[in-house]
Amino acid sequence: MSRSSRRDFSLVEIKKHDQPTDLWMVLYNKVYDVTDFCKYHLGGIEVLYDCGGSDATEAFEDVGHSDFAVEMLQPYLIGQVVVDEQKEYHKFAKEDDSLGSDVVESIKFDDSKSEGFTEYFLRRVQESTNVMVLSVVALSSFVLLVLVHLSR
Ligand code: HEM
Repeated sequence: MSRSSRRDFSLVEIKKHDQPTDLWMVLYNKVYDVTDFCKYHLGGIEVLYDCGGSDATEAFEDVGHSDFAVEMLQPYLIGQVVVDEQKEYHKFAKEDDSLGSDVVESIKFDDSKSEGFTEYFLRRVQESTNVMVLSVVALSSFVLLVLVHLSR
């Protein structure tokens, strides 16, 4: 949706869009029409259906989504919650007091800091490689221990 056609929506209006064929959700006071996105969600369709028409910020944060996930959202942005009904999100207050008064939006949606697809892909490959190397080391140590034990 183009920037100019974005609108402000009341929570009552957003709530009406809670069906799989017409699914909106609120994240950090922004409204997303995720109807077409659901089938691509790596965390499954059902969790998104459960959040239809509501503020899914807390659930989204709880999963610890990557910057790539935040980037994925951008094409589905259709507007924002009307200013009077907007919330303030102080997510990092408990974990890091220095960020306590910051609104999450300013942290999560800073485009200059978000990870591109290539960085995301390389990071995921590196993470899987690390797990593989650790597994091989653990398995080799185990086999070595068994061999030492048998040779006694
Ligand atoms: C519509 C906005 C959303 C987008 C664009 C999105 C995107 C993603 C992406 C890209 C991943 C892969 C992991 C990552 O890169 O972070 C993921 C995983 C996941 N998402 Fe979402 N997500 C959204 C909303 C939600 C919501 C509202 C929930 C919970 C109610 C949720 C639950 C999960 C779960 C459980 C996983 C799997 C985590 C894992 O396997 O480690 N997602 N999502």
